[in-house]
Amino acid sequence: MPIENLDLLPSSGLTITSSPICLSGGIKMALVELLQVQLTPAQAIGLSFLSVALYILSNVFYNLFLHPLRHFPGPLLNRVTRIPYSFAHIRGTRPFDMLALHRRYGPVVRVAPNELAFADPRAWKDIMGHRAAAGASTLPGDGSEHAAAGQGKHELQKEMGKWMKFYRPVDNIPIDITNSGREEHARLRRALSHGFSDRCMREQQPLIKGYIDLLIRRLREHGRDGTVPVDMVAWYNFTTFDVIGDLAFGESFGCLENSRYHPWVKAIFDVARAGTIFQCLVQHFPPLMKLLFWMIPKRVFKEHAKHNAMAADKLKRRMQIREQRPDLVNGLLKRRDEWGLTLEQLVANSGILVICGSETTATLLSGVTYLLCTNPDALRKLAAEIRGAFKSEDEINFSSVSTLPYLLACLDEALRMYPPVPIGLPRVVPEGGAMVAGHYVPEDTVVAVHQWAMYHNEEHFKDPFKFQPERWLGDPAFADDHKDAFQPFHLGPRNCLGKNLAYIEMRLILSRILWNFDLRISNDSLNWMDNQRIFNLWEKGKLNVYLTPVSR
Ligand code: HEM
Repeated sequence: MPIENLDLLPSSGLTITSSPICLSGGIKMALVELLQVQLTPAQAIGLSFLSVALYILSNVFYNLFLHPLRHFPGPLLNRVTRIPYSFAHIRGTRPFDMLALHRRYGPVVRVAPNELAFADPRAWKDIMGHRAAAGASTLPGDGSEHAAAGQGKHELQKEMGKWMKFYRPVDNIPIDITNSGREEHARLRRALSHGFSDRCMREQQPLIKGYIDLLIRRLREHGRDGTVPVDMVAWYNFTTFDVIGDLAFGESFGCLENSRYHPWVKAIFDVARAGTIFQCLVQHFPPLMKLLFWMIPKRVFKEHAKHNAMAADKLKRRMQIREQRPDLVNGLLKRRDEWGLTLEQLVANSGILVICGSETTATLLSGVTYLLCTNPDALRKLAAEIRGAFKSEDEINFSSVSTLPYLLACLDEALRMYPPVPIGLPRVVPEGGAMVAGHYVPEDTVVAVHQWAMYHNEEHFKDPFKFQPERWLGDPAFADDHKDAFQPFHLGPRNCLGKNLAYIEMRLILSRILWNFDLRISNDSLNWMDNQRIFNLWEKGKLNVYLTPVSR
């Protein structure tokens, strides 16, 4: 096959000129001369392989020796290609792998050619915060001169944006508060914040209490006086989905009523695992995305459309309600006309409220239940605190549960050991670069703090694998813990909007359960927390617990 010049190379799969290292003119000329010959098919194939190898080698060389992140430590393979990091995500082991990497390479690890992971408490503020000026956490002589040099020219105060290849890997994911750009996010957040205000939450109290009453009734029925174990993961999910469903769509999913998952809820769990694959493919092999879409059976899309239609119907019914309802979408509905919000946008935002506000809270409740059952001293102490604080069950309400210190310490310790958002949520360094935990990081670098890895790091927490609520109660044994490393709800402009609601729900539900029942874990759940995988969400098995009604 005659090859006349290098312009043909891209079409034959060769992309030498687009590689990070452009070939010098001399080499290029030599290659042109070399290629002025008739090639046999075998030679053409050989040449193609050679070109691909050259491309790969040039990338490897660039990533290792010329890339702006070349000075940061990390495993050789991760510094060369994103494949091992993506693979860990698809395998569901990324948070655990991250702990091993931080132990080996220190608080900053280059986990992919263009990505850094931080296990330094200062990184929280620098990455997630209302953008601290470059050098906010800077140490003398640590490279801050890079930032200082750029400070005049660039706007170093800019917030770090979310990395959209992670948050919105495919275009047909609707835009909502979690994946919107800066301006739209600010508008949505302002409108939604109202529903999370103290006043609104007080007004939501009867609605939330109604679902917890139903939960307790159902647990009594299904637990049969402590003779039959019940799967607490499912019951916590039923409760939190029903509560948030009502607050976000105006009606519950009926999970508690029917003692089973609603199909819409089940679909959320089904897509979580697929989500990791999409995220990795779009980050690494965009063409494969098309192939993947093509392989998805038609019925999956039909099912998806059915769920969307059902959510839209729910919301339409909510919109018919004339009187003010103290729920989470009220703020958005009020601004609907002013901002020209479509029904699709409203459904997307209600949907994301359900996802953010249900699985997370249910995960933590499952985690704390397991940790208490496997730490009998802590369970006894907490049960004593709750049962000693009230004369009757009616006294358990929003404000009374907020006065129980051991309850809060148990929840915080569970958030540390079993954070509902265990993975690092990636941000992108803005134009001009930024200082992160004392390091100058160039623009366009992807940066993240991985919660599970941070909280299990001995550098920050003593005995990180032990459940020790006392560490949150001023016990001197834990005086050296770095409490500022602990940010389960993140911080800054995109932190969790539902933090207060989450604490209220978790306190109320756990108090009511321990008021009513003595807990004993079933033998088949003794290792429940071990060997779980994480596909964006924790993939939890059944947590079977015997619930014996407390005799008074
Ligand atoms: C233990 C329970 C919870 C945990 C650990 C948690 C954690 C988080 C985290 C880490 C984020 C930041 C996500 C990001 O950076 O992309 C977040 C965002 C958010 N959470 Fe929660 N969350 C919990 C419960 C709730 C509840 C009950 C709600 C109520 C609906 C809620 C609503 C939201 C919303 C709306 C956002 C997006 C905020 C924004 O982008 O401005 N969360 N949550």
